[in-house]
Amino acid sequence: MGRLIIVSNRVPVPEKGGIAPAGGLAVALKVALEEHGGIWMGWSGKSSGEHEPQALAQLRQGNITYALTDLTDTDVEEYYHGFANRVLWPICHYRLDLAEYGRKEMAGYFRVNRFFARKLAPLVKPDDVIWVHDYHLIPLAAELRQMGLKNRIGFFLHIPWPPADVLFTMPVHEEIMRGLSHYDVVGFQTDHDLENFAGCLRREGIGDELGEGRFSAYGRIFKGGTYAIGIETAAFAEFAKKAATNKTVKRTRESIGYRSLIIGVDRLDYSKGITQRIDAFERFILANPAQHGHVTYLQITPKSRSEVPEYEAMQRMVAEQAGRVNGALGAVDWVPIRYINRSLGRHILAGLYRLSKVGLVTPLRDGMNLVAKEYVAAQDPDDPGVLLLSRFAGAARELNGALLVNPYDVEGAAIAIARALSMPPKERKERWKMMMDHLLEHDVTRWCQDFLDDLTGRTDRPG
Ligand SMILES: O=P(O)(O)OC[C@H]1O[C@H](O[C@H]2O[C@H](CO)[C@@H](O)[C@H](O)[C@H]2O)[C@H](O)[C@@H](O)[C@@H]1O
Ligand SMILES: O=c1ccn([C@@H]2O[C@H](COP(=O)(O)OP(=O)(O)O)[C@@H](O)[C@H]2O)c(=O)[nH]1
Repeated sequence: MGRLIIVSNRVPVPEKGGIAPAGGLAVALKVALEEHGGIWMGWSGKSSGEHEPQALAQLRQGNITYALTDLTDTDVEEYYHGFANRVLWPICHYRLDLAEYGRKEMAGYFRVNRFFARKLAPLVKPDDVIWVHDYHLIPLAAELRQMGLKNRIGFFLHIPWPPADVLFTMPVHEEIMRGLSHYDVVGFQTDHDLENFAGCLRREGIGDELGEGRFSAYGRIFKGGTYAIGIETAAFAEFAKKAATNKTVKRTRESIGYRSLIIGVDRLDYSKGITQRIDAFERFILANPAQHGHVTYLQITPKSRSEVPEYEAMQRMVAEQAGRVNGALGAVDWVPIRYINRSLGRHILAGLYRLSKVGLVTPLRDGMNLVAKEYVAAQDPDDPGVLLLSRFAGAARELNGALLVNPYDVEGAAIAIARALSMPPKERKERWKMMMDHLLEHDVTRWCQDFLDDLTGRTDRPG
């Protein structure tokens, strides 16, 4: 294969000194880029006001070029906050009630994709392989094809793909489906997402399944496959072991004392089920008076997409809820919920996961959920904690050793918390080992390789 070109809305630009930002995806894709040489292109995260953005800013690190573009205020509003995060995000997370359709935002989304294509096309050589990531950039391949590019182009969706009845409530679903048909490989996180996608093709006679993971639609043939994203399991387990000496982790351990720690780590997003989770924790404490003063629930929740009204409302709601529960249940020497609104470094997170007897990962819907995988990788093999995992997270298709919960069933989740806290060591170890073995084999490097093998035709993996 020629060079690899990655395109994603956000680009993990290396910090000073060439150090890649922490994060499995950044690490795995950087390794693939280094191997083949290549370009990682995307939005700089900055606005150029109302002026047309200048030429791409290019930063070269070894044989990788990071190419970044600013967007205008209008672009950011219509493409990112508007269509990507107020239409595609809620629809793909089954929240029809939260989708806000505006003609301006839809037009802005397609316009920014055309703009990305115009910026990218001059950099592409005929044998380059292009890998596009996530819902912000679905129409990119169609735009590149329109400009005459014949390269292999793959697409990976990090979030869920909904069933036809949900997708078709979106006015431009036809353009979105047509956009996907211009890729050579369309990758999803789970078999459920792929089934939903096939169902969407069938429903309106848009396309057919040809067998062996191949689909035909809109006069094109492409592969649809599942590629569950992993983490850098072995490295993460190492950070967690070493993190015992980290100052923040040590102070947390001291402040928790004899209490059992329960941890939740999520962007402040309505898809993560944070309010239902706090309800479940409250229900658990009320139903188990012996646990009063003996459990601390640490919820780390960095703010996210705060310019989008639904996210802003959520920030107020969760803060009020945590305050109410602490006020109602706490004692002078016990705060039941420690609610943190800041982002923590992954080394610290790794240490905190390891201190926690229970990892609460209860999204209402999630493409994968890497926190679930990180929690498992961080555990002490001799005394592992228990993962409580929503059946609606992509990770639930793989992590058979977790206690699966329905996050909408608050009482059921409260009972599961009690079960996790009293689980015998033998059962904890068996469950953990099953999950860890899987995560070691299916790590992020394997995910990257599997996708690129299919995209470049190096293997003929069945879908
Ligand atoms: O870029 P933001 O708008 O600040 O949002 C952060 C990222 O959120 C989403 O993450 C998803 O990808 C994870 C890795 O595959 C997956 O585990 C998780 O379930 C998804 O929600 C989004 O898809 C990314 O594009 C965003 O950058
Ligand atoms: O304070 C924080 C909270 C989260 N994360 C990281 O953010 C990612 C969240 O990924 P996930 O798939 O769970 O959810 P997403 O936010 O992508 O929807 C994980 O790697 C976390 O370790 C982090 O570095 N600091």
